[in-house]
Amino acid sequence: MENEYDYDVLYLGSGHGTFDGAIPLAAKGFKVAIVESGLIGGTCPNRGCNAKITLDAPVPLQRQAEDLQGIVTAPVALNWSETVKHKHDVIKGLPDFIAGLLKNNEVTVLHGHGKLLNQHTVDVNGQSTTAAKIVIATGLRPHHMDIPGSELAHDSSEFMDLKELPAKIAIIGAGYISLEFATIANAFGSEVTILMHGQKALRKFHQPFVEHIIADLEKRGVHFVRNAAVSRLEKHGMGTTVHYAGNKAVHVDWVLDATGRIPNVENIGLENTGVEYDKDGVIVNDHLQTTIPNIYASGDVIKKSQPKLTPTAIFESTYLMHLLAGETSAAINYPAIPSVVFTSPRIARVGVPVEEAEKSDEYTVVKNNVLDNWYRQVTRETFGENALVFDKAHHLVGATEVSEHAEDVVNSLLPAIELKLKPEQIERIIHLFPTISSASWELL
Ligand SMILES: Cc1cc2nc3c(=O)[nH]c(=O)nc-3n(C[C@H](O)[C@H](O)[C@H](O)COP(=O)(O)OP(=O)(O)OC[C@H]3O[C@@H](n4cnc5c(N)ncnc54)[C@H](O)[C@@H]3O)c2cc1C
Ligand SMILES: NC(=O)c1ccc[n+]([C@@H]2O[C@H](COP(=O)([O-])OP(=O)(O)OC[C@H]3O[C@@H](n4cnc5c(N)ncnc54)[C@H](O)[C@@H]3O)[C@@H](O)[C@H]2O)c1
Repeated sequence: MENEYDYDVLYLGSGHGTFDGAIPLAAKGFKVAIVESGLIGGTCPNRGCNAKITLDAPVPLQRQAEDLQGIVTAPVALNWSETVKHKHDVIKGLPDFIAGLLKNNEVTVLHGHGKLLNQHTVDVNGQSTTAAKIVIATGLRPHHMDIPGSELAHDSSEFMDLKELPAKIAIIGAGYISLEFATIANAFGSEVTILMHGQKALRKFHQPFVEHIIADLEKRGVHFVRNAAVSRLEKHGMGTTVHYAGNKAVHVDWVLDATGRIPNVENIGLENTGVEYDKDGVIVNDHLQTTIPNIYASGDVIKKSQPKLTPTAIFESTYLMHLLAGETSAAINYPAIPSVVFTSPRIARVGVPVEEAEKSDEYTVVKNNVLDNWYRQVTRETFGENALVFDKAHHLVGATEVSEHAEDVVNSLLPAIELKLKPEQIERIIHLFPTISSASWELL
């Protein structure tokens, strides 16, 4: 690459949108720098996926013990403060671990807030650094509601660091974070009220399955309020009053604002370069190139239709590694990207949505009650449905499931979708038995 600059490639941000690609790029001999204003590794390891799944881990155990009541003595008691400590123990080493990988591959890490001064220069703590190519990978931050008293609400990071679980929690919004954290808080004994913007939760998921999750959480004591336009928050003793739907109100100890996440596009100097962006993120072409040719974007900060998830960010940073190393000039070609909501039961999906398939002559939708499979009786699963979408040639093109094993089922079906396996190829795949994978492939 050009050598008139300090670095060949400089990344703004150190999350999965960066390090999965930056490390192999540096290993190929490119001079790489990363600017990071917070913890190395970004959201996923420190305050996202890894942190969340550790807090969630005891919940499916509790559910399984319920299902196996009599064989196992239920209820299984969950201890919040021990779980938060355990979460801290298992994630605290991740920034140093990732920093070690960066160091071993001679990636320079510049700690501080990075701001573009022009298309090749970034300011970090008053020092200018130049690079031939720049990758914007600054991620998302929590959206804060613009209503009186909104400063009384908290975000997902604060939830995951709570030393004690509040007795009553209100959650505003009904997306991923709302339903996952409601599941956790409810299992650990909190009384949870979810204030929904409209009628629907998890809009991108198959609604009958979402309604099952809602009904199950309601049975467990979670209150769902639909069309609850939240108008203001007010201090009330040690807690907070949430005013909604005109003259209604709920008094709680703690409020979680789970109304979405917005891209970090402000105050990073995009206006000094002409890189175009809007409220959904940085605008890129099919090579992840911004409107300025030597500046690229990766991960959640991109405006895109693909789900803003870690596997997407990893795929993009890996693609950019090949592109910037000159190993490809092809456009990015996203595979089928799965997504899962870690409620209990889980809801997972990939590929052509059921609603779209049902409206088209191109597809056949096959619905299954997964409890018909013998293996689900072993742990006495009480509920599970899936819907598989096939094209005219009987290739699997979509799948969604609600069950305790939904994420494993969807994971196991991915090769059939991505590689467009034909029935005779599917026959050649032998799975370990008895397992969820073998149970789910029986349905193809
Ligand atoms: C609570 C929660 C749970 C989640 N759970 C899952 C899950 O289970 N599965 C899943 O796939 N995804 C999950 N996600 C989403 C996942 O975390 C993101 O998709 C992923 O982290 C995106 O990576 P990224 O590199 O694009 O951004 P990030 O990881 O957010 O990294 C961006 C980095 O840029 C830094 N930065 C920003 N501006 C600057 C600047 N000007 N200068 C220097 N540094 C800067 C930030 O400090 C940050 O470290 C979850 C997210 C949250 C919030
Ligand atoms: N399991 C996972 O993979 C996982 C888990 C957590 C987060 N994430 C990622 O983080 C992102 C952010 O999650 P999230 O749950 O914050 O966002 P989201 O977009 O999933 O949900 C936001 C919710 O807030 C509601 N809302 C918006 N404005 C509102 C308002 N003014 N009043 C009331 N409700 C309002 C929306 O209708 C929606 O229900 C996700 O899209 C996903 O990319 C992924």
